[in-house]
Amino acid sequence: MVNLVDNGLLQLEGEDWAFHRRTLNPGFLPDKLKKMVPIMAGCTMEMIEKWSSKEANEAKRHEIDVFTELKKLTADIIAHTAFGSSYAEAKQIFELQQEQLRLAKQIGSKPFIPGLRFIPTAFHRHCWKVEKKIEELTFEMIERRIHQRKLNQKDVHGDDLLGLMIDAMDNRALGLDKKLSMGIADIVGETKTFFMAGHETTATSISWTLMLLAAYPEWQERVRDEARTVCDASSVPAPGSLHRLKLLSMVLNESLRLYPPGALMTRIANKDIRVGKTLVPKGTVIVLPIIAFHHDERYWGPDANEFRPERFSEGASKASQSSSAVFLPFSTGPQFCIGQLFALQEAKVVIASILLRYRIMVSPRYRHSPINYTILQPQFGVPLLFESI
Ligand code: HEM
Repeated sequence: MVNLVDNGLLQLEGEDWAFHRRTLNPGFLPDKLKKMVPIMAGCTMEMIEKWSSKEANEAKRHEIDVFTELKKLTADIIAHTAFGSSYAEAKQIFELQQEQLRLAKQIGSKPFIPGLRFIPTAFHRHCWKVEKKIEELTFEMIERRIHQRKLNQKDVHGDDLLGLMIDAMDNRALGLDKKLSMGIADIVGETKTFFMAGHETTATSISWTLMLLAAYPEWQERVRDEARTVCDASSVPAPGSLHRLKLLSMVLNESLRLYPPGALMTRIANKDIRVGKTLVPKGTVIVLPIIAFHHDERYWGPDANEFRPERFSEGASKASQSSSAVFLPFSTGPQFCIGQLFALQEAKVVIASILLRYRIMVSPRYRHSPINYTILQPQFGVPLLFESI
């Protein structure tokens, strides 16, 4: 009824998955990511400038629901970085996907009646219309990019993710194996996947981290001092300096441990396996409770539920008392998150830029209520109080 991620990495398997992953991997190499830092910082500064123009009319301390703001920011960043010159079209598509997410939540809250989804009720017609519009807009975005390449007489369609995918479409045009090429449906699928996988996850994770920094002012001061030392005079993190934000990395890891956006992961047994004395037959859906691993006292000690970023002082692999395999915010194995470095880089740019300008406090209106709507989200947002420095 509402196709959120079909034909994309999150759904594909086998050869199709491997081909998509190989095609998209170059978009996430460290050199590529470095070039995205100024774009990430530019989008963040636009958001902060909007906040400060509002500020002039308000009291010294003002409240912002950072979860709402960061969802807009991370969508903006993905549109600019993954879709480059086509960002305006991508943003339009993302807005429709936001609507699809809303519709999917509505469907999820209703009882399941077999066959109902084929009946053309007003609600279902609306769902179909949104789906069709997304396909049309993606098609137009691809056509325009192909046209641009012809005008500029270049060999490739641009070095962003969209460009990489359109280049992979050419394989089909050249008559190569269908498995080694992408079609329109694949690009629609990946566009949706990157929006779904790469925007709310990061917005959620940055929101939880800001909430923790607001709740632990001594850590906030330490992270701000570090950002002051590392960032350039314009108070924006520079591409080569992010690895020096060590305290911020520790705080981010601790936040991902306490509130992993991907709290549960599923896998399907591809053959009969034995776990201890239990036989798990082929085809069984296995749910991995990442959040339970992250809070287990056997791995993290008696303070497992406390915010203690210092446990990451020697890096993520040495943080647990017993095993590095129990810290899994980005999963593990071949299907681990392709956007891991992108997400961590983005989080550092956004958080450092905010802390260099504002002192943040938890608003009395904040209600701590994490809920797992596919992603572990703050149910009532994250209202924080902002005070200019
Ligand atoms: C803090 C932010 C993020 C977290 C916690 C996160 C977490 C995850 C996890 C746990 C998975 C594995 C899911 C599974 O195996 O079932 C995953 C996969 C994926 N993530 Fe992320 N992610 C984040 C940000 C991003 C970003 C920014 C992007 C893209 C720019 C992205 C794109 C993807 C894609 C495409 C996959 C599927 C990979 C594959 O199957 O090959 N993620 N992510």
